[in-house]
Amino acid sequence: MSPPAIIAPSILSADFAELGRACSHTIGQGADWLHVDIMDGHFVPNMTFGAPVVTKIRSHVNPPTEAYGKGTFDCHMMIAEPKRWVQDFKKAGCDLYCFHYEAAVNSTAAVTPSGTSDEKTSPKELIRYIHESGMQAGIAIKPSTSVDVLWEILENPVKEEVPDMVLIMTVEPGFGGQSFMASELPKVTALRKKYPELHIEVDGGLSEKTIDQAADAGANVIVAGSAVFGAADPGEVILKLREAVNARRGKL
Ligand SMILES: O=C(CO)[C@H](O)[C@H](O)COP(=O)(O)O
Ligand SMILES: [Fe+2]
Repeated sequence: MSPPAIIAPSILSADFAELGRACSHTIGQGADWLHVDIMDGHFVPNMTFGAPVVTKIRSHVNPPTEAYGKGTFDCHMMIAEPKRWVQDFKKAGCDLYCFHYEAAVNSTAAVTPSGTSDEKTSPKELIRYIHESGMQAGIAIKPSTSVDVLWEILENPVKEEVPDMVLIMTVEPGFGGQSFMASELPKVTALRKKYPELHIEVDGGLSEKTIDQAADAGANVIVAGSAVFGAADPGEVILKLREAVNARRGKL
């Protein structure tokens, strides 16, 4: 049976001037995790915030008491240099560090303002490094990336180098409020067929209108930004998303 539903509101759609309170409020309304979108203006054409802000919001939300527990900070790293920020985000209170496959394989060792550079790292080395730093590791793919790049990574017999979660983007990364791309769901179906117990996250355009398709495909970690933060009753939306996923467990 696939793992139970995990609802992870994307705080990209929260009021940034009230971020700490918005985060604790959302957890109080029934969210399991918080999905924290980190954008650097290079990997994606938009910027959000970095580790100092994550440190601040962590002080408003109790850390999880177990792996994947309530209050998990699921940091979606839409950044060109994923290895460089691992230690900073661990210190800031990130629990699950989810990097993009495309960034890891294309990391260009760019010179940074501090003069350091990101080493070119294979996805499996980066996963090991994230685990050694004490976080869960996730790997994300954009719509233009084939799911086939993931098989070798998931089939690795070395446990420390295998991701705890795969994130299938159902929009082009960079902005909230975009339309759901159902064309990405065959990736989820293929992953669920081979890995019944894997955490499979979908991100982008999820709402009460699109959740049934994502749940049928086998996604269990549901990111929803505008659908939750734009709702009159966010708690009700969280509940409906969770029920839709859990109703399909065991039928997949
Ligand atoms: O990673 C993201 C964008 O790159 C966001 O997590 C995602 O778009 C969530 O927002 P919404 O639910 O409004 O689509
Ligand atoms: Fe995201």
